Amino acid sequence: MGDLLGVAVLGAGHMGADHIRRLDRVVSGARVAAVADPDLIRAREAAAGLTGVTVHPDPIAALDAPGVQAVLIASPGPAHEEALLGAFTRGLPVLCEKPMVPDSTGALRVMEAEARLGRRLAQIGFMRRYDTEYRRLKALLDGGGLGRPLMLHCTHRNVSSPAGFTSAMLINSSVSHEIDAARWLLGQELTAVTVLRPTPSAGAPGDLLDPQFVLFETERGALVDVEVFVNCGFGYQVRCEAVCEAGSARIGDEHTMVVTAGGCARQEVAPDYLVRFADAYDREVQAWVDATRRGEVTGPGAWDGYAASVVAEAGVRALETGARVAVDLAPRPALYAGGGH
Ligand SMILES: NC(=O)C1=CN([C@@H]2O[C@H](COP(=O)(O)OP(=O)(O)OC[C@H]3O[C@@H](n4cnc5c(N)ncnc54)[C@H](O)[C@@H]3O)[C@@H](O)[C@H]2O)C=CC1
Ligand SMILES: O=C1[C@@H](O)[C@H](O)[C@@H](O)[C@H](O)[C@H]1O
Repeated sequence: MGDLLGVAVLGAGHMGADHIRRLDRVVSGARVAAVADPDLIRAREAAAGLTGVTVHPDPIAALDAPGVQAVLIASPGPAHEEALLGAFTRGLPVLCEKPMVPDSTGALRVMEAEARLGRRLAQIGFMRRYDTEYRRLKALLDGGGLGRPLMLHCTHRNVSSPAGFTSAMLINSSVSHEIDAARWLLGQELTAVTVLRPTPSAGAPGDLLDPQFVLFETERGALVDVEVFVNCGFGYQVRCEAVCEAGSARIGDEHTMVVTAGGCARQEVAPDYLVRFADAYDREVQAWVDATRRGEVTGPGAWDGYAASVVAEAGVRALETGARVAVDLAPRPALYAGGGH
C-alpha cells in the first residue's frame, strides 16, 4: 500500500463512485485513502469493501486524512473552489471534474492561487482529450493534411437531464466539454458566442430551454457550432465533424456494435457518458496517477478550466440576452505560457 498514491475522493455520487471503482480496480499505482460526501450513507456505500479508507462528511477533513497524497474532486461544481483551494494550501495534486469552477470569478481565483504557488497542481476532468476518436481527430488536424480547419460541427445529446438541471447548465455543464475540445482541437481560444434556441422539446422538463444551438467564433476565424439536447430521449450521442480547406473528418459514429437480424441492421447507441467515455475516463485517471507520481501535471490544467468557465459564462449571457457576447479572458499567467490549449 505504501507505494500506491493515496487519493481522497470528494463526492461519492455518479462520477465519484465510478472514479472510486476505477482507482480501486482499473488503474494501477493508486488507492483510495479517503472518501468524503455530506451524504455519509452514500460515502460509506462507495467505500464498501475497500481497505485502509476513511469516510468523512466534511470534504476538507478528508484532505487531512491519513495517507492522502492527492485529491480527486467529484462534488457538484459550486463546491469545487473550496476543495481546490484546500488542496493547493496543502500542496496536494488534484484531478477536478469539470467545470473547474462554474463562475468565472471563482475560476480566476483558483487559477491565480495556483499561479501564486508557482507550480501546477490541478488537472481538470476534460476526458474527451483521452478518447481514442478525439485523439485521432486531433492528430489528423495537427498533421495538417486536411489543411486549415474552417468549422467544427458538434452534436451533444443526452437521454435525459438529472433533477435540478437548468437552462444555463446546458452550456456550463454539457457544452463545457465542446468548449474545451474545440480549444484543444483547434489550438485557439474562443472569442465570441451566440446562442439560438428552437421552441423547447415536449420532452424538456418544466421550463428548461432544451435543445439549444450554440455558435462560437475563434481567434483565427474558425466557427464551432454545437447542438446540445439533453432530453433527447433516444441515446447518448457525441459527434464532431471538422471541416477543413482540403477535406473533412467526423468522429462519434463508431464506438458501437451493428447487429443484423431479421432482415434489418440495428446499431447500438450508448445510453450515457459512463458507457460512451468509459475508456477515456480510464485513460484520463491512469495518466493523472502516472504524472502525479512523477510530480508532473500533463493534462488540461487551471488555465483550460478558467478559459472554459469564461466562455461558458459568456454563453449563458448570450442565452439570456439573445445577443452575441464577446469572451474576455484575463492575461495568461507565465505558469501556463506555452502550455497549448
Ligand atoms: N466528465 C464527465 O463526463 C462528467 C462530469 N461530471 C461532473 O462531476 C461532478 C459530480 O457530478 P455527479 O457525480 O454527476 O453528481 P452527483 O449529484 O451524482 O454526485 C455529487 C455528490 O457530491 C456530494 N456533495 C455535495 N456537496 C459536496 C461537497 N461539498 N463535498 C463533497 N461532496 C459533496 C453529493 O452529496 C453527491 O453525493 C460535477 O462537477 C459534474 O459536472 C458529471 C457527469 C459526467
Ligand atoms: O459532463 C457531463 C455531464 O455533467 C453533463 O450534464 C452531460 O451533458 C455530459 O454529457 C457529461 O459528459
